[in-house]
Amino acid sequence: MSVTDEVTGELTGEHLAGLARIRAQAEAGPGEQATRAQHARGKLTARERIALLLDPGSFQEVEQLRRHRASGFGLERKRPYTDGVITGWGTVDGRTVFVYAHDFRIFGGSLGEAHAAKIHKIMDMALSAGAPLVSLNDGAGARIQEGVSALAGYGGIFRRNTRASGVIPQISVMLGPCAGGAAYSPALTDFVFMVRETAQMFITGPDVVSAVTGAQLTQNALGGADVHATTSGVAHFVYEDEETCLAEVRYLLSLLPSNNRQNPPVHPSDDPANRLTSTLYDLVPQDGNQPYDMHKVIEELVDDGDWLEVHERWARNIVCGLARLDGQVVGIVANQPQTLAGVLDISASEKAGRFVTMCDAFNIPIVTLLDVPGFLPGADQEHGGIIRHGAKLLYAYCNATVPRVSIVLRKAYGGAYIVLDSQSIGADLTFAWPTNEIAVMGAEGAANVIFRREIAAADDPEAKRAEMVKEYKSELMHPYYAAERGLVDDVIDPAETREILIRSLAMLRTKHADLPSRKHGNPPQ
Ligand SMILES: CCC(=O)SCCNC(=O)CCNC(=O)[C@H](O)C(C)(C)COP(=O)(O)OP(=O)(O)OC[C@H]1O[C@@H](n2cnc3c(N)ncnc32)[C@H](O)[C@@H]1OP(=O)(O)O
Repeated sequence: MSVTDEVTGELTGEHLAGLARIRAQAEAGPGEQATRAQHARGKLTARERIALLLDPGSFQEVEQLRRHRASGFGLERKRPYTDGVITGWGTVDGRTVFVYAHDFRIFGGSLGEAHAAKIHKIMDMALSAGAPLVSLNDGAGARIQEGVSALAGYGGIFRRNTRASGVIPQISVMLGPCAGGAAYSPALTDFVFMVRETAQMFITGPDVVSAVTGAQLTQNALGGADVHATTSGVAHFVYEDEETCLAEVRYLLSLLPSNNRQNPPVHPSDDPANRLTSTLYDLVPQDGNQPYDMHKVIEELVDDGDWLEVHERWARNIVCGLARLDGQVVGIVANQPQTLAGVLDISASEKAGRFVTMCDAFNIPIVTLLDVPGFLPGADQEHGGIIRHGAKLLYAYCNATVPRVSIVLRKAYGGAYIVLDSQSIGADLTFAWPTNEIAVMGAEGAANVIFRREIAAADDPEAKRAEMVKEYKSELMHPYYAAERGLVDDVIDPAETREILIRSLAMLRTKHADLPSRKHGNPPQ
């Protein structure tokens, strides 16, 4: 019996039975054997993934019965329902979320014309409803048999990703080998999650790489989760298995607004707003050269010590994450003194710049914790474009209109001080701990430059150098120099840091700031 036979005539039990048969066929997909093969690869099916992502029973599928109309290469004899992508919406913690999930069992999850049209529709629905879009990616890129139609399909996705950027959160979850367009679209979204071992992203797969360059690489060596989490910076989050990964996607969604016209959800906490953070006295050593773990400082400051670190394993000299202060979501940017002394370099600038832009787009106030010796010197950095990349971070902060509060914990030198949300680039409130040093450079370096002649002419150059360093420190390297000039708003007791942050952000909640009218800026790329 054909589909048409099932649905013509007056509604009878036969019709409903026919519909149920078609639904069952569409939901089963290509069958048990294909499902077993998917599981044998260590992967869940698209429907199993959607069930883990969304609140139970909330998924409403769209275009389940769509099939391709392509021909050639035997396609006309293989026209499965869904065309290899499951699309629809549901809820996460009761809030609407749109989703599409590749079904790798059908044409390797590759994208043809019908498959693309389904994704276009769901993206348009998400944008018009003002709700986040989550893609569960497990697809081989453009469907080779559909040629340019498949390529055009990807063009439509990229255009929609870009149009939706900064309007609704877009989250890409990589759960299988994702090639070509299946890797490009995620790069245009706000966050990329990957599962170790089973997920890969590459523009061209190992076979093409081998044919063109001769290099023999496994899929994971070319574009596995570890590569993208540590080296390329493409992946923001990596998890061991799909269950944990999808649970963390739900956590991220709980920290984001549904769209750029809303604020992130508030989750009141029992952690007192005026809790003293006295452990910071011991966590942060007085000696500016002593390393410590900035993660511990963040955990001490935020509600219940809970936060979600973004790009945890890439550019570890800077830490970015989302947390709550008195129930309100904040984005935190902080130097990490235990990695490269917390210096700013190319990767750190790119990482923090993108994070600041994301926070600004989604109405997330930014807290910056500074302990920075400066920019990393060296030919590698200069030739790699540190000027251009550092400018991305500067541009992101200068452009951000959300509430911005910065605190200098220990030291902040030179251009890195300016870039990391100094008052002069628009921080709303800036504070400093009593022990800190804000200056053009460290005292030793400064003395060597400005007292070079005196040191060289002295009978005991080392003693003279020590004397000059001491003089420079006592004249300039204390927070009161900046406070007297109004360049920090106050010098604060570290134990009061949480309370002051919460008071400041509460005051800034009604902040309104506009940028000059323009089509868009021309940010450094
Ligand atoms: C926007 C421009 C673009 O997207 S260009 C990118 C075009 N895509 C590619 O070059 C990727 C080609 N495919 C691959 O490299 C591999 O299939 C990858 C994705 C690495 C997966 O490998 P593996 O896990 O071993 O699976 P497999 O090769 O057995 O494939 C499973 C079934 O899917 C099919 N498949 C794969 N790729 C495509 C494709 N692009 N178009 C159409 N079908 C594709 C395979 O033929 C295979 O099918 P079957 O199960 O044997 O019927």
